[in-house]
Amino acid sequence: MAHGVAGGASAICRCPHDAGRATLLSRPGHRLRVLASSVPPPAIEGQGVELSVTTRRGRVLPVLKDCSLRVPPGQLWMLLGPNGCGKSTLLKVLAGFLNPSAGTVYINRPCSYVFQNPDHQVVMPTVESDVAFGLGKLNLSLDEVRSRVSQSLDAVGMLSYSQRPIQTLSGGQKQRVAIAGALAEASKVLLLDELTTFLDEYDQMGVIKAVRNSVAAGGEVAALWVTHRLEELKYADGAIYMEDGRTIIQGDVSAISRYIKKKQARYFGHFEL
Ligand SMILES: Nc1ncnc2c1ncn2[C@@H]1O[C@H](COP(=O)(O)OP(=O)(O)OP(=O)(O)O)[C@@H](O)[C@H]1O
Repeated sequence: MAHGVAGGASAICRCPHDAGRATLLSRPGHRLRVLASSVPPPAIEGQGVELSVTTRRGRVLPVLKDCSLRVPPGQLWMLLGPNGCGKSTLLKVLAGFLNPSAGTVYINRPCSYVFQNPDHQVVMPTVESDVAFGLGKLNLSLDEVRSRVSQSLDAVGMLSYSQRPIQTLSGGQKQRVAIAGALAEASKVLLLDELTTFLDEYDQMGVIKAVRNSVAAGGEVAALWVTHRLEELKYADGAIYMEDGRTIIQGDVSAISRYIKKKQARYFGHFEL
C-alpha cells in the first residue's frame, strides 16, 4: 500500500508519544495487560492487537484480528504476508499513528517511521542539512550536530554525499538519508514500510546494508521491515508472517522462509496445467 508522509519535514516521521522510553497503549475499557518487568524488555512488542475501521457506509471492518510479536533490540526483523493482510496497519499501530481496539503495544523510544515513497522522504536542499533538520528541536551544540550527522551518514554509507543536492540522489540513496535522519535523532526503533518497492537491485542492497549497519552499531536499535520480497529475508535476524489480520508464525528466518515457500507452492499448484 502506498503512503504519503503523514507528518514531519524529512524522510522520516517521528512516532507520536515520544516522551518516555517505552509506551504501553490501550484504549480505555479495552483489555490491558501489563508486561512483566522482570524480563528484559524487547524493543518492540505487541500482544493480542486488534483494530477495526468503520467504512463510509458505517460497516465495521476488522483489519487486525489478533497480532502478537516481539522484536529484540539490536536486530532486524521482517514482516511479510499477502497483499491486504494488515502489515502496514500493524506498523502504524506500533508507531502510535493508530490506536488499537484491543491489545497492548510496547515500543522503545525514540521511534521513527520511514515511508515507502523515496520522493516523499527528504525535503532540505542538501543531504547534510536534511539529516541535521530533525536535530533542531534538541538544543544541541553545533559540534554535537556535526558529529551526529556525520556518524549517521557514515552508518548508512552516505558520508561522501554530505554536500550533494537532494534532488540528485537515487531513490535508495534518499531512503538511506531518511534512515540517517532517524539515527541522528538517536531512534531506538525503526519502522520501515516497504522501503525497497520502487528500488532497483543496487539501491535495494544499499538500503538493506544501511539498515543492517544501523542495527549492528551499538546493538540498541531494532528495525521492523515490511516487505514482499522473500529474497530479503536472508538479511533478517527474525521474521513474522501475517495472514488475514493475524500474525501466524514468527521467529527463525529459514523456518518462515520454508513456510512461505510451501504455501506459495500449494497456491501455484492449483494453476498447473
Ligand atoms: N481506513 C480503512 N478503511 C477501510 N479499509 C481499510 C482501512 N485501512 C485498511 N483497510 C483495509 O485493511 C486491509 C489491510 O490493509 P494494509 O494496508 O494494512 O495491508 P498490507 O498487508 O500492508 O497490504 P499491502 O501488502 O498491499 O501493502 C486491506 O484490505 C485494506 O483495504
